[in-house]
Amino acid sequence: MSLLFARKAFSSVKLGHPLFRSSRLVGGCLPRYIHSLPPGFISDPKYDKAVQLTELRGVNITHDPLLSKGTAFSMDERERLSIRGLVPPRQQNMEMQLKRVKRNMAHCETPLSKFIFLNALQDRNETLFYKLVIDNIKEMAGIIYTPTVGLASQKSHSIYRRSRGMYFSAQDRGNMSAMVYNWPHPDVDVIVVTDGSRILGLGDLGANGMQIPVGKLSLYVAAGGIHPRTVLPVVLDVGTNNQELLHDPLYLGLPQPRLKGEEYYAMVDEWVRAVTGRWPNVLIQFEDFKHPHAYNLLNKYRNKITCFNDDIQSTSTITLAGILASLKARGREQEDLAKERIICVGAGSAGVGVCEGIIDCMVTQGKVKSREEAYESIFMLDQDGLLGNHSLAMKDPSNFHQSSQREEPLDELQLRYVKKDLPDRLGLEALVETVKPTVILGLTGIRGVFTEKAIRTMSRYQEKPVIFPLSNPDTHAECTAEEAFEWSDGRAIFASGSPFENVELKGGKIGHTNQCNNSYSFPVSSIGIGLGVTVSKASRVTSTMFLEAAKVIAELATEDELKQGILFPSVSKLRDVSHKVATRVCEVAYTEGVAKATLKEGELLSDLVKDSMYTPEYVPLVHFEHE
Ligand SMILES: NC(=O)C1=CN([C@@H]2O[C@H](COP(=O)(O)OP(=O)(O)OC[C@H]3O[C@@H](n4cnc5c(N)ncnc54)[C@H](OP(=O)(O)O)[C@@H]3O)[C@@H](O)[C@H]2O)C=CC1
Ligand SMILES: CC(=O)C(=O)O
Ligand SMILES: [Mg+2]
Repeated sequence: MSLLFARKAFSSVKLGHPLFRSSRLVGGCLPRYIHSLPPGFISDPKYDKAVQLTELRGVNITHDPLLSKGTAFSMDERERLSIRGLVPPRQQNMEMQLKRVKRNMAHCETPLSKFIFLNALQDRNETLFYKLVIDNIKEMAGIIYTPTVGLASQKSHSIYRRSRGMYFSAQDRGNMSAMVYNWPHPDVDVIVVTDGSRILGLGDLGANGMQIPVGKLSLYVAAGGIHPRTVLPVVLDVGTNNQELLHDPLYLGLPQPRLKGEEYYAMVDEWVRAVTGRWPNVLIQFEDFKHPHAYNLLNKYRNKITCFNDDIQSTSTITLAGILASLKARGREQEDLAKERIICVGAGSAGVGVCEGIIDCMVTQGKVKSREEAYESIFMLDQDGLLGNHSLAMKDPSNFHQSSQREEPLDELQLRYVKKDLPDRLGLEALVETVKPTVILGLTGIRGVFTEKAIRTMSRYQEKPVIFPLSNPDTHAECTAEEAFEWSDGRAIFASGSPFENVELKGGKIGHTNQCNNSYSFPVSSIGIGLGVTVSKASRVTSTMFLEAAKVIAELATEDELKQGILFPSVSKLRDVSHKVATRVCEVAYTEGVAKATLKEGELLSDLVKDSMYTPEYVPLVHFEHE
């Protein structure tokens, strides 16, 4: 298929090329001539590889985490860039630097102290930080991302050292289109933005939520190969309703209640206009926005700008992939998805997002007569129990507050899951007995929601019950891995949002755990999608991209792995998998006509993705001056 082919759009521009002496440099914005090179990089035959251009010298280089090499600057660079004497005399390579970093990190006794240590490294030398993270991804991801990032978010105002990313607060209204120019890097490809209203399963953490965009984007770089110079973590500080934070003098966000209604949406809108005004092609990932803002914002912007909601859409991709892979693990056909009986506990953004993705897949498989029929396979609960007739009655606001623990009546999307023929408000245990589910999903943020009785009952009816407690961090998972395996007599197919160790079962067997998380699982879903969207310069993120990504991911585990209950490929394949998902997403972008990157005959699309992926290595630094 010709769409699979592309050729490098631009030939290499050499240092000294007239374009680099043109007035276009005066604004500090280096043009990106070569598809596969990040901004500010050019290829130069003298070095036989890419070199990085910089206007800076001396401490402005050694103190810049994106340029600094610590002790690894060559003698030649020290001379040319006025670094001589500013770093210790002995030049050391990255391998030696990694030895020192690992030895120092081994002295950190708690996950939080490791988090702070890694943060400091990232703030000194991003190349070394990413090398460490990529080479030790399993251990490091659990620190820079969930579960430790949850604790770091709760304590963010206490452990604050140096800021990363940008904060836009309610006080900045009217100034945002100017503020975006305070960001020092001219090219931004991906923004992860949160309003801090529902951070993992930890609730409203206000401006402390910044750790989530920072952590997610670090994984984008490490696992997805997006260049660190082109990512921007953002908090929209609309206030917080977290009383503890409001009363803590160390809290760093606006000490005021959250904006509501039109004021809230107007502020988000001003921010969207500001960032897309400066970076028209930027991909915006909405993250950890509480229901109903999450869906409202997605619906408002999905057809206007390049954006998606991670909790709604990528969670759906990875969970669908896990369920499809589990079908194979249970000796069934993936096309039989519509025969599954799925209980989803949690009817918020993530729960509904995941289930809509499952329904999309059932419909495309063509085994249901209508979308309505597909909904019959899914049973959704919220705090009140099964979404039943009472949910419909609550559309009338006068019925609402007496009869529900919910803050607001169900919306149109949630109402699609209402089961009129089952007893109203059925609790989980009774529902399991009634529908005998094959799969149970937890997206509530509440530990203990998957009770022993519910899991034991499910396991009576299923040889291999599929149990996915997906809430984060691990302390908020609906049950632990030990519980799932114990209550299912070791037969569970288990996946959780945060990592759990494998469980030793009776008879020396191992209960394999899987991590099913929108950003970090093997493989990654949002990251592969983000990479594909960025490389193809897609103007929209389409639902087909999420569905196709799920299908790619579901095919990756081997037969042998599936037999053992391993649903996703091994950690060592992480970047390969991001590459595969991104390539498929690029194909979808071209097929659906939303890709804007210029393609020519002659090069495989997969090569284009591979060439675009950042690898942390020190490249020669070359000084240039404006004319
Ligand atoms: N693994 C992954 O990749 C991801 C995991 N998640 C996790 O999903 C969780 C929910 O996120 P999100 O949907 O955005 O949050 P929301 O706040 O939008 O929704 C939470 C839902 O859980 C329900 N709920 C709360 N307590 C209970 C209970 N005891 N029994 C049944 N239902 C309950 C709520 O019901 P009610 O409306 O009645 O209050 C609501 O429907 C978070 O913990 C998050 O970490 C989210 C995204 C990705
Ligand atoms: C994983 C994730 O995005 C969440 O828990 O919100
Ligand atoms: Mg999230």
